Amino acid sequence: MSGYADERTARALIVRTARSLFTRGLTHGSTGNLSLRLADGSLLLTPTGSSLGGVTEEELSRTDLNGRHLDGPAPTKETFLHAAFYRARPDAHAVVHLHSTHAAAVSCLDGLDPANALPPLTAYYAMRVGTLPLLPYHAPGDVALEPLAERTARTHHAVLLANHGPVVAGATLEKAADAVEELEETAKLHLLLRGHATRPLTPEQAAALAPAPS
Ligand SMILES: O=C(O)[C@@H](O)C(=O)COP(=O)(O)O
Ligand SMILES: [Zn+2]
Repeated sequence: MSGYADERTARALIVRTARSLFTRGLTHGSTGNLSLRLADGSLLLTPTGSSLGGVTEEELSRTDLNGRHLDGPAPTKETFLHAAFYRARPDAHAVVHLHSTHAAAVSCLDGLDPANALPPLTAYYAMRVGTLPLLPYHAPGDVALEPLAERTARTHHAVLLANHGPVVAGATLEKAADAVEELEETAKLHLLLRGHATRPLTPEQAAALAPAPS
């Protein structure tokens, strides 16, 4: 697949996925943003300031691969991050950013390993997410994060923004949403298990399940 060929279907998919994530409490208020890569190489993104629970097909924004606004309302302030993932990962056709509660909580913990913010507690997490680099705190929309985000996205499809939340790319929007939900559930497990002796998968067990490049 070289991108979503039918723009109407792509718009409907963004709206359906955004509503599903919002109504199930995976992001709140006007937090979070979603995008798809269209077959012509342009990006379709949720607009800035919108609620994922209420955004409509007509309200989506379009930019080029460098985040330059093409049409529709002003795109999410994280357009530069979405675009960085698409440039770094030619096989990625969707990007999801959420403020899911447990992943956001983990992103605020002191002493996280910047190379991997969450242990591989379960096989499903190892399959869907793998390793999770922590990108250092920047204010939302701060394009100073762009070069590091693009470099990191070349080798990882999921990152955690410090004191913020996850950003996950996938070959399809369904895959990106599935992975970010798994990340959220594993963050919840991680917090539930704090103070308990825990045995994550071994590095060998996790490596055997690592996601294929997307
Ligand atoms: O945390 C933020 O402010 C943004 O990362 C966000 O989640 C929502 O911003 P917009 O997509 O620009 O509404
Ligand atoms: Zn955010």
